[in-house]
Amino acid sequence: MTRDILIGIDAGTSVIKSVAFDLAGRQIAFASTPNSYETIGRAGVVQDLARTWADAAKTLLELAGKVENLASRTVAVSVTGQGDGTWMIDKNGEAVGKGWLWLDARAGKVVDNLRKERGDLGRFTHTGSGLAACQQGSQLRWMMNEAPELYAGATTAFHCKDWLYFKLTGKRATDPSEAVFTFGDFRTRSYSDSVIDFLGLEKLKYLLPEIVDGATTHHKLEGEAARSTGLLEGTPVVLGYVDVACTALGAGLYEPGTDTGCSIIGSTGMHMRLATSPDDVQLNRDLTGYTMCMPIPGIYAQMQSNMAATLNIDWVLSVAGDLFKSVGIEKSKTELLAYVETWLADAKAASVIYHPYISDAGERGPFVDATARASFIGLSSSHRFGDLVRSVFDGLALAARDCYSAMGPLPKRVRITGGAARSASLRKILGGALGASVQTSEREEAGAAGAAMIAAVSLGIYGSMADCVKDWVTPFQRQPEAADEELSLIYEKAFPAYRQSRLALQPTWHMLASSN
Ligand SMILES: Nc1ncnc2c1ncn2[C@@H]1O[C@H](COP(=O)(O)OP(=O)(O)OP(=O)(O)O)[C@@H](O)[C@H]1O
Ligand SMILES: OC[C@@H](O)[C@@H](O)CO
Repeated sequence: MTRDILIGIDAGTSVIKSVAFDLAGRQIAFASTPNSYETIGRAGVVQDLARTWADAAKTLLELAGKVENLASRTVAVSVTGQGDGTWMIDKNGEAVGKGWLWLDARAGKVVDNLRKERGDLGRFTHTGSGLAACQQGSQLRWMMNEAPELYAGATTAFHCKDWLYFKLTGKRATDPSEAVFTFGDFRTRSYSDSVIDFLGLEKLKYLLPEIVDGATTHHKLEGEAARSTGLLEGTPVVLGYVDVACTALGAGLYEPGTDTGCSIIGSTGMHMRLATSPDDVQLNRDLTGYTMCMPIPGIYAQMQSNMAATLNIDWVLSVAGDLFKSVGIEKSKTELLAYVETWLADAKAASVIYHPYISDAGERGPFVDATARASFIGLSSSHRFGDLVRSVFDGLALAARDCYSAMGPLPKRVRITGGAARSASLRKILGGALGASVQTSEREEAGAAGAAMIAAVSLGIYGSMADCVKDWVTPFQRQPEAADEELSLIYEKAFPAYRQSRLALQPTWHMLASSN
């Protein structure tokens, strides 16, 4: 049997999926299952480890039902997943408690305090990444201060994809992107003792697994995992990089020599620029954002993330949904989404300013403030619901501009993915707010594709990532949509008001947080 398939697993926050590709990058089949997680009190967000593995295995089994002879045709499986968070296991490989997600906000205060310390600048110089409550370093520090019993018995702390890699191969490892932006130095691509010391985690260093670079190394699928997934024992398994790095690859961030940004407008907003050497990484004065090693020598993705992106759209839709419900009309989210274009039709651009900080975890980019909250500014009696919806879309686009502005000049072209990239209105508004052309891809599963691309290079199917991109990315790009000049002028004028008001509101958020 010819081996002619690569499988990418993407264990996301909303969906867990397995995708089969042929060796030239065409998607052959797809299997998915919704993800679920639980909240604890106001700030905790956790997920069951065993269930996550069972769900991932189930999608692989389902994939086998869709592709003839999948097991014997599979060259390799590569795994990526939601980033940040803390997923711990004991010496027998059993889960210790539940996995903390990137949405968990319990470490907010710890982060506030660490960010005030002088040493944070040194930490930032190494990691290139701002501290936020999402991250494993902040979360472990919180546990150390507040509830050390949570890691009693733990021998390894993983991120989501590392846990799945462990279940597939038995190997305890993490990848260069997450290891380095949390605990390391982006120049050396390894752990940094001074970063770990600054976080106060010297005593927990034993929890950090070996860094394994999937771009050059793989391990073999174990017998038990083979039985639960239907794949063949010994199949090469590749540890992908964190989901956003894989999505960046699959969506087309890696095109050196062009002025191309990449934005994911999914649950979270991620805005990225390519850095083609360590010296090309632009560290900002607010000590925020991420610097992520890419699976290409010397290459980095710089990112600024606004915590909540489509979650703001969902919120404004839920306001409408609740109103309908109160008069006895049930509307699903999909049904409500279908009204969006109608609501937007009569609304004017930037007539109300909306700050999209709807998450209970506040904001993480381009500024970090766990108390940040959303607001509408400039309402008058003539504004209607459509204006609120429009301002939410405007707010997402201005937040993207805020993020890109913290990483140098705005890019000329932005490649976008994520749920909201499906909206023609959102694309137009975003292009206007960035003064950039917007390009989408026919590829629906950029994250799983990016993971599979790492495997394609790791297993020598391509000599370099640049060659892989020529087959896996370029042919799938749609025509760029040029920025609307009139809109660009409107947003150019509105952006200073957006920024100035979010700066002015900061003391108000703090007051609200302390009185609640
Ligand atoms: N046509 C649309 N217009 C506006 N918003 C949309 C549209 N389609 C999807 N969205 C937004 O995208 C959200 C999620 O879509 P989807 O589940 O495809 O997201 P995703 O980006 O894959 O998610 P995640 O980032 O959580 O992995 C929806 O809840 C909605 O807010
Ligand atoms: O904090 C990391 C997170 O935003 C992504 O990896 C979502 O999946």
